[in-house]
Amino acid sequence: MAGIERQYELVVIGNGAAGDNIARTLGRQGRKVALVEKAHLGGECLNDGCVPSKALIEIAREARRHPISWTEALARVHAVQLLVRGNDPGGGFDRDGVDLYWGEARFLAPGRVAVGDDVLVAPDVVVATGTEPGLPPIPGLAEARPLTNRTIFRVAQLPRRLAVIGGGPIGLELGQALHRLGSEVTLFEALDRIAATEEPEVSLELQRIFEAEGIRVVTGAKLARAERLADGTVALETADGRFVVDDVLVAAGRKPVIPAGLAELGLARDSRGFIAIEPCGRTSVPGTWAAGDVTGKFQFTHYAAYQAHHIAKHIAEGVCEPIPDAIVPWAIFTDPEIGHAGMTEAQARERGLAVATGMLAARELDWFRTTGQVEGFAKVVVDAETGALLGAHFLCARASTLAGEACLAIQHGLTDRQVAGTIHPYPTAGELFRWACARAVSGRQRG
Ligand SMILES: Cc1cc2nc3c(=O)[nH]c(=O)nc-3n(C[C@H](O)[C@H](O)[C@H](O)COP(=O)(O)OP(=O)(O)OC[C@H]3O[C@@H](n4cnc5c(N)ncnc54)[C@H](O)[C@@H]3O)c2cc1C
Ligand SMILES: NC(=O)c1ccc[n+]([C@@H]2O[C@H](COP(=O)([O-])OP(=O)(O)OC[C@H]3O[C@@H](n4cnc5c(N)ncnc54)[C@H](O)[C@@H]3O)[C@@H](O)[C@H]2O)c1
Repeated sequence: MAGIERQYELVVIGNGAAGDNIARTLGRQGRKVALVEKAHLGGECLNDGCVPSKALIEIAREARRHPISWTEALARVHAVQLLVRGNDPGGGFDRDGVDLYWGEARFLAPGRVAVGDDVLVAPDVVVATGTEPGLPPIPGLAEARPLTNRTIFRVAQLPRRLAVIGGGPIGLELGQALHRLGSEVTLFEALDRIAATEEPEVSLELQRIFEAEGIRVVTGAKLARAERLADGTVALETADGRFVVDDVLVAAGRKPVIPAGLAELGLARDSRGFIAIEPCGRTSVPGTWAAGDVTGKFQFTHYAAYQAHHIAKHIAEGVCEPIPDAIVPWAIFTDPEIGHAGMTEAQARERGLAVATGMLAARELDWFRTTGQVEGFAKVVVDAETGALLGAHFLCARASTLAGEACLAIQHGLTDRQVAGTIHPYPTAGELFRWACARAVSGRQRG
């Protein structure tokens, strides 16, 4: 059907961290901008990701001191989402000069996007459509209707016995939180360690902590088959035997969401199916950019926003410059947390660098002792000759905040000696970074 044609300077598809940033930036500059969203404002992070998961983690921490029912936990999670969402159902887009269209965008041609009966026409279109949970190819798994991050915050009952497939950020964060709220959790990770993006010491210590808490961790897991049985339970066949659980939560990676019609326009994709972009953010389709998780780079809200900030600038100025390289830190909000900035020791060695490290246990410092959060450690990775910081890795309370400080130091070329010589307030978690750097300095002096 021929739709009503509407002319814009920019059309943005998707209102996650990436699309929101680009649409508002250009709208506030007075450009004529349309934003299309098919499901909800705020994307995965606000609706099914960061916000509900971090709220649940806090509630689960509290549940260790006094029991909290699943119903109460969910009500509190949803209240937090409301608070973060704010009370403007239109997301304040009119104030930012952005026309919001509800519906699923599909491409008719480069620069022509249909949504319902409308056809939006613009010289620049940004695809910021994010990802959805991927299902690993385990026979019977899809038919067993497993839970994902899209459904777990809505189930009426907490599964008594829960299998979590995947020992990455989602499986670790939700697995521990759901265990603390009362599920008997078995976590299956296909690789030989959980948190495989981290230092091996972090993976091993976190597994020890999980197991001490009562979470069963199966690494090197080979899930051969899943079946939802007549009584509603799920049977999982593995190399280690058969597990029967009440439900399964899949947290085994994401797959990109590509708008209809775009593949037919010759969209280039990478080997995993994510949209391939030039260093400036442009796709292979004329006038079409892509930003955020759908580009398959770092799948974090803060990275989506960083990428979006630069792409908005490129569109505004009509340029195609590389998005500057930056250290991308991250945190995994287990208890204790994981904080990650820069290279791991193995990555630094793979680059042929001469590497020294400094390690310090949290229990050696007063802030961790006085707050009773003595588990974990910091490990810094430095250039053996110059002491330049290459990476910093934390498994401890406040690791998420420590990763930010470490990122600042690495990005701006500081050395272990400079960090060690910087006064930090006493007693704080921040001292862990300082004194781990001091350990690296003395290690290098000893040779
Ligand atoms: C459980 C979980 C916990 C997480 N925790 C963290 C965390 O603590 N910290 C962190 O940094 N990151 C976290 N993340 C990752 C974070 O959510 C993503 O990196 C972020 O949401 C990416 O933003 P985006 O804009 O690229 O895409 P998304 O947030 O996925 O937004 C894409 C939007 O596009 C819309 N859309 C898709 N197709 C169309 C179409 N054809 N037409 C119209 N609209 C469309 C979707 O409805 C969606 O609203 C978490 C993710 C999950 C799943
Ligand atoms: N704190 C945070 O910032 C945060 C929290 C949650 C999610 N996220 C983002 O969301 C993305 C997706 O998270 P995720 O945890 O789903 O994915 P992931 O890809 O990071 O981890 C998935 C894990 O599942 C394992 N796996 C895959 N197939 C398996 C199988 N058949 N059996 C057992 N294990 C299997 C993989 O080996 C991997 O360790 C992350 O990469 C991250 O960027 C971030």
